[in-house]
Amino acid sequence: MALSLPTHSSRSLLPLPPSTKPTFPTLRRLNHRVSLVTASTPLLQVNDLRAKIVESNVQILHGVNLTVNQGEVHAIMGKNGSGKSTFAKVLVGHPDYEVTGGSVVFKGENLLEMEPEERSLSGLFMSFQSPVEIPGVSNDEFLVMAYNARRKKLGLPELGPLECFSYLMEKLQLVNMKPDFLNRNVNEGFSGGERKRNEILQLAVLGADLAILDEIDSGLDVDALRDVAGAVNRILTPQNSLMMITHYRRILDLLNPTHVHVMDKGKIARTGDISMVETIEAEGYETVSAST
Ligand SMILES: Nc1ncnc2c1ncn2[C@@H]1O[C@H](COP(=O)(O)OP(=O)(O)OP(=O)(O)O)[C@@H](O)[C@H]1O
Repeated sequence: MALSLPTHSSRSLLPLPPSTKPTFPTLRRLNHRVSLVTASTPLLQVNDLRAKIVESNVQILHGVNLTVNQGEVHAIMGKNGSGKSTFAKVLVGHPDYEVTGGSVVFKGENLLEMEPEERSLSGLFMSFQSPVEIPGVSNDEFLVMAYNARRKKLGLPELGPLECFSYLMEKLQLVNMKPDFLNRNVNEGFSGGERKRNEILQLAVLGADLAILDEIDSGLDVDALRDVAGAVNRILTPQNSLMMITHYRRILDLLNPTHVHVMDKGKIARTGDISMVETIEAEGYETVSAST
């Protein structure tokens, strides 16, 4: 296999000793050392978040409240057009939206004051509903650049080509992907399912304190869904958290959410546990949203 890993001004090309091997939990521990979050403070605290579409001035989020603690798995469900993806995109700083009110604190810091890149480097990851192609940039180049940027933010030396190779191979195995994915341009020519799997590879490589997965289950066949859910479960630790947007129960059964929220008209209308999904499936969203 020919990996086209970029060259780096890395301080060392030798493999790191086992104690400093760049695993996801190592990143997390260091990340926590530089953040203000403690086990008793929420990882993410959203209060009365309001946002509009920049181009049209149409208000989409009408006061979202949500608290995510370390180790929790939150599912966000809701009717089409209720604002789920907008909420996720506002959290990562998508330029299509402008925050018009409320606050978001992530790891003890004001998330809304951070540039999108800073949000990502500080441990917020989002997989988009329709992952984009990046023509001319190979997957391995992209992953290595992004991973080294995160290491730099954490005060760690960049990884050289050999270290990157073994790190990426380890993560490929974790998500059950073939190595030739690395040499292809990011998402170019990927099937819908391959794109989703590639998003999980990015998550595995970069790590995150909070991963937001927007309909990661859509378009996956049953085996791919099980694979992707298995990979997400292997990535999750008691310290990191997941927020997933979905319409379907099958991924919830595989990822066991601690909280299920129903979004309606740009607000969280109801919060419960997995048992609420049965009501939603039997009676639709009207009953659940109306009984708040
Ligand atoms: N960039 C945008 N330009 C125009 N309209 C937008 C934009 N972003 C969101 N909207 C509109 O805001 C509303 C909420 O959209 P959003 O994608 O957040 O809904 P959703 O709950 O994720 O829906 P679905 O379940 O169908 O994915 C929709 O009416 C959508 O058309």
